[in-house]
Amino acid sequence: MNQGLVLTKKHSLNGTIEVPGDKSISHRAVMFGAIAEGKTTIQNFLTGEDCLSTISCFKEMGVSIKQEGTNVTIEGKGFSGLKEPVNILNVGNSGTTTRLMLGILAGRPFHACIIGDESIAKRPMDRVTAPLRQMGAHIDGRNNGSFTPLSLRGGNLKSIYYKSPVASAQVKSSILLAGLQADGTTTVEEPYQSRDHTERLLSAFGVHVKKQNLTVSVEGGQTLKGANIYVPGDISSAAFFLVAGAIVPDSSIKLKNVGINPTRTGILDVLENMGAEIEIIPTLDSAEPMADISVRTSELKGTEISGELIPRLIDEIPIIALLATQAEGTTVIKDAEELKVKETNRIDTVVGELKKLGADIEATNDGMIIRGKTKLKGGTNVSSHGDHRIGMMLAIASTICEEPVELMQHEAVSVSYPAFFDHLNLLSKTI
Ligand SMILES: O=C(O)C1=C[C@@H](OP(=O)(O)O)[C@@H](O)[C@H](O)C1
Ligand SMILES: C=C(OP(=O)(O)O)C(=O)O
Repeated sequence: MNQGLVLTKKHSLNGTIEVPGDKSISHRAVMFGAIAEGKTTIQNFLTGEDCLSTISCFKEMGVSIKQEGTNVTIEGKGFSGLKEPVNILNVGNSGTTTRLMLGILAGRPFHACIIGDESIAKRPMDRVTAPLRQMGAHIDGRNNGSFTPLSLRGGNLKSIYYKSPVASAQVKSSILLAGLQADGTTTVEEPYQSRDHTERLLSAFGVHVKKQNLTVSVEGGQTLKGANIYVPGDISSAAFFLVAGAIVPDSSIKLKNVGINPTRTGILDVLENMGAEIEIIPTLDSAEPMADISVRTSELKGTEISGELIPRLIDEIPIIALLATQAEGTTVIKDAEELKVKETNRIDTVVGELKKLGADIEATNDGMIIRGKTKLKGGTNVSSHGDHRIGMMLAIASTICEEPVELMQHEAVSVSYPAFFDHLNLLSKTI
């Protein structure tokens, strides 16, 4: 087993950083470029492992993709340019790659096999394989197609009206991508609004997308046209330093060009509700809005997080739990069962690891309850359990622990934020 990383208390965090490109948008820009006709360029692409998995899967299907650092060029030849892969498509740790790619493959007239890592093998795929089968895709796999490894042969698809039981952008996107290859109009209805990057980016690729309240529809047979995409900074990555700036004494941090798509800004609402001193200055506006966001050390109070707010901050709940340990009073997080089917069961991993550091936190069926404000003691080992967001949350937690913390499986952060520890060091050195 690899050695743990020993992390110590920081007396302040100061400076300006630019967090890497948004993971959700980077995945989609590559996939849509691969199925579009003509050239697509991507700037500020996230070079995290998950997005590299997306590139490698589409290269396996014969798409010409050139990646040089954060610049990517794709020569798309439309849906029909995808070729039957000779090798198994390996999605690594990425749920987004698996589910969105399934939607694309559902309408391709060839066979493909999909595998991923140990964590992917535990994540439910029936939420997309069931509706894709309804549309006409032939899918098999472990436990009747509920888990990887999956094997699939695309079919002649028919459109559906799908009422999704979960507010999931991966489910919505998968069905819409299949819908583009189906006869007629495909509609997805969701219980709450999930992130809308697919809708925005499909429009940037020239597709007509119809949105009405909680439904999104596409007409089959539309062609995507190559586009030039600038990927904003990932608010889910920024969240770690927004919380760090609020809880570490004598801190002031500025994060440049962060994506502030309203379907993703739940973390900003929570910081404001809890009393954090943040400033949001809008910058450029491309297919997605962006802003420079500043935060300083703040007096915080507990809050309740539930309902339609949950999909707007689902990936930020681990770091919000840490924030809540430093707020006066009780924070209740509910309606967040989806946390159980992420890279780890994030209710269990957040509660278990933060308890080890001295937090007053308890798991519930659909979330957690955190009582603050507690001094975190540290002086122990913790583990990311191979989950990037748990690893980064624990690294930020170590900055306020009295005693050093040894973080096991720290390399998981490379899934979404390879420069995370460099940025943390940079902020702790700047005066
Ligand atoms: O569509 C996307 O890019 C994502 C959607 C969310 O998952 P669900 O769709 O499963 O909620 C999120 O947790 C994941 O990190 C990325
Ligand atoms: C859940 C996540 O990603 P994915 O579903 O793509 O693995 C995440 O990044 O927190």
